[in-house]
Amino acid sequence: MIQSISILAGRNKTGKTEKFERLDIHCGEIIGIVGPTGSGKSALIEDIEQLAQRDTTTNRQILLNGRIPDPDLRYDPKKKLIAQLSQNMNFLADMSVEEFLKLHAKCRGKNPNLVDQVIEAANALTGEPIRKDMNLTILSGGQSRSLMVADVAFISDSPIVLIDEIENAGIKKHEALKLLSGNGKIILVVTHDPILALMTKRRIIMKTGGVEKVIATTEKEMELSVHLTRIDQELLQIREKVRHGQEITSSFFNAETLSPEFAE
Ligand SMILES: Nc1ncnc2c1ncn2[C@@H]1O[C@H](COP(=O)(O)OP(=O)(O)OP(=O)(O)O)[C@@H](O)[C@H]1O
Repeated sequence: MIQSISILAGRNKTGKTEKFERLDIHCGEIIGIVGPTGSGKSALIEDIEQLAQRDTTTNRQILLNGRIPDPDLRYDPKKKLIAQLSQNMNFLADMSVEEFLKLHAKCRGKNPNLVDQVIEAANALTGEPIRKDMNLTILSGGQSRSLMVADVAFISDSPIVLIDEIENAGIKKHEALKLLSGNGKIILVVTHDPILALMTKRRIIMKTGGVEKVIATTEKEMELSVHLTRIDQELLQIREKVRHGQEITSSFFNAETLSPEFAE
């Protein structure tokens, strides 16, 4: 049972020791990773993914439950505790959504009847419904991402989830994060998106390949995140309507989240 992961400081790109000693992240926590392009966000995620032991370019060390992890956890795919979701992931298998989910459930020792629940959860995250009989390869970016999120939540069931930028995927991010963070998982989310960044309790600020500081999210920032989520959901609905050739009706112009100058 994973209670915590700890990141022990390594070196930034200039070889300087990072500006923290040790960061403990506990189960049930969602933590953000922010910073400009090339600041080392993905490298930090990779260190966690590989359970780095001072053997990567950053020289960081990762502990599980305060201890050096068993080497099996690093190298045996069956024992992997960490699931990763990223923008660039796509399904390549030539099989239907149902076949894939059943097969995956079987591999993970889960009940194959979970399939309906997974598809239902995925459909709550995307505006374009996924059907069981669809081939995986025809899913859109938003459908693929939603299915991956639901799969990680119900089938992969890994205690640690690393998310590398899901913002542009056209899915309901807030709901996706809520779904994933159920059951006390540890979630690390790399993001340029203020909605996701401000939903987390703490965020790691990256600079020049190193951790610069860790900021606790304030109450005001959390309130802002809720407001931004409402705007985002309306934007998602408007985007779907425009994509499907529909007109934008007055209900959207009256929406309280939009600026007053657009209200009718
Ligand atoms: N501490 C470090 N020491 C040496 N090289 C590093 C370190 N951290 C990151 N790098 C290297 O710097 C490059 C950029 O890092 P990375 O891809 O992690 O940045 P990023 O913040 O994820 O960027 P983007 O937002 O563009 O995805 C990579 O080649 C990575 O291997």
